Amino acid sequence: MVDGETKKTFPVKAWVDEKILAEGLKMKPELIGSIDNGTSSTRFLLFTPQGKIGASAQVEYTQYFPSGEDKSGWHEHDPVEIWESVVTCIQAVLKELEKAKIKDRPIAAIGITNQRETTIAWDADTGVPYYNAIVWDDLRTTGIADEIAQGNADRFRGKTGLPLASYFAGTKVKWLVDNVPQLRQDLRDREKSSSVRFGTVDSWLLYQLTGTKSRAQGAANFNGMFATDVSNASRWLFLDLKTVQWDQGLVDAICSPHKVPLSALPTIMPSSHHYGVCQSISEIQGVPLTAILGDQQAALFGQCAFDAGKAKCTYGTGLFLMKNTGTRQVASTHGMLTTVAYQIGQKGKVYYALEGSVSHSGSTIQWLRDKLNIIQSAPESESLAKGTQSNEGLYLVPAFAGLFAPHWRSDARACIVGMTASHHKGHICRAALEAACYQAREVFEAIVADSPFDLKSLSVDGGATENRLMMQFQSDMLDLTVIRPEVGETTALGAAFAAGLAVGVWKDLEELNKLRAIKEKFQPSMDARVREKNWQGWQKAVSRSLGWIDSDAVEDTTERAGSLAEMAPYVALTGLALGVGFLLGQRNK
Ligand SMILES: Nc1ncnc2c1ncn2[C@@H]1O[C@H](COP(=O)(O)OP(=O)(O)O)[C@@H](O)[C@H]1O
Ligand SMILES: O=P(O)(O)OC[C@H](O)CO
Repeated sequence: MVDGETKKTFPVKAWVDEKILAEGLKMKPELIGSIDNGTSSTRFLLFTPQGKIGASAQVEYTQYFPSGEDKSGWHEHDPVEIWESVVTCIQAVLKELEKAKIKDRPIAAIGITNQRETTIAWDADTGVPYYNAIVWDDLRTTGIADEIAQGNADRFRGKTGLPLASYFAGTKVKWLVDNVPQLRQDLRDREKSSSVRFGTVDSWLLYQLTGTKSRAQGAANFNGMFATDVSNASRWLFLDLKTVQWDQGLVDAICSPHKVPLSALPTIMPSSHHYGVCQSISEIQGVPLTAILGDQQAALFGQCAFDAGKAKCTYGTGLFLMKNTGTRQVASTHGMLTTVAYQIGQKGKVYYALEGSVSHSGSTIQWLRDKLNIIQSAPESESLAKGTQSNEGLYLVPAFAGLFAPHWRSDARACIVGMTASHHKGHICRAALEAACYQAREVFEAIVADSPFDLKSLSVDGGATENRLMMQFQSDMLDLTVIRPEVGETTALGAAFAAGLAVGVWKDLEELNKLRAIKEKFQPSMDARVREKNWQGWQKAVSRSLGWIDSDAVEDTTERAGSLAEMAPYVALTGLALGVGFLLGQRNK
């Protein structure tokens, strides 16, 4: 589908826990499904009414990194492959149910949770995408964001809660219309324009799941529903956070000179809501789809952080620390995003959150595995790091796609600094794991500065929290207790919670709170002086990564960085990029 890249085939990992299923179904004969499309893989899980995982399937899909210097930092997914990965996982789980002799497929409802901001354009007449999905961390729209910013990246922050950055879906819409002739032509055609659809992955999957016709290739459906939820809608730069509706003025300002009608954007619904029923996969035909949540908001929900003051940090491909601010929108002056957390039902209030988004966390470990080949698997990063006493002065700043929050510096690039001849791959692994923890501390401090709270512990989740060395270091660097929940698949659990609420599997949030169980706690044990020394070292390392890309290579970056200077603690440091620059925007699995 893309120059120099071919579709890969990945094994499906599926399992069933017959004991958990039997126990769960004895108490209540209902299961709740969760479709979780992350950046690296897709999962389908079935939860029991006790909030435990009864069955699961997971499959990776191809990461496309188009080649060529002019495409540096591009990252795409094939929307049809994403859809196929969902079908594969659902069918694999249902086979597992059959093996466990569970009859009648007692699935009460299904929720969808997704990588946010990743943008797809498709033709509703055919169900066929105009172009590949542009992934959230793709850098191609940096110039577009800078141009719209006109030297003020916070131009739309008051209305949208977001800075102008390539990260958000709106800039990707503009790029698609600029660069895909058929899409541009269809938008201009009075009759045809009503068939153009822009959506994040949730909308694409909803459309596919509720579509009634199958195309010849068996992958694309059409006539499906076209909707999204409030949490995903808040990631476009098109949403007015107050009204929680699309704002044509914002769409026009970002897509100019093109005209993108609001009919090309999905209808915004509550997160927990009766969206429709599954049509296109025979095994789950008729099952209601009753939740959509962006994956980070789903993790917040799955951690039962329902109220103002509750927070969580998810360590997946990226890293996202989010604090629920209740029904109040808190404006950030420290590089955080103001975003919608969730809405339960039409009558439910809209909850907001402050979020610190970091582009590389688990993906740095993937890079060690796939590009440096110094580990065979992600867990090996822990055993190798354990072979070292400390980082011994070595730091890795994973600015592969610039630095997201709190810096928002597209001119930064990854570097390893402080190397001596005695360092070995164990130190590099340690530095990669520690980098996620330092970045979590950066965004934690920024959130506290925006919205002070007395947090005694931080709830964590995501694939990389399996790494105990990393979680201990996180606790040490934050000087806080770090808590891992019993159900590690917190994102999927959050979507299942929201779906189950809509069909009465669970009565209310209080009932969900009772299901929460803790697996492990990490207590801080680092000497305060060592903590401070590490922190100083990290800040120095970050200063080395800044300004690596020359201003003529990233349009207007200097101006934009200047306007963001107050928000970022390190921007005052000079951009003496003395470190080793890794111009690697890539991160194959
Ligand atoms: N033991 C581990 N140590 C460090 N990183 C890990 C470990 N296990 C998984 N990871 C990382 O976690 C990420 C996968 O987490 P996941 O929550 O599934 O991500 P996503 O939802 O973004 O697809 C991968 O980037 C992987 O490198
Ligand atoms: O795939 P994840 O879990 O790293 O999440 C991606 C985020 O939703 C991007 O905003």
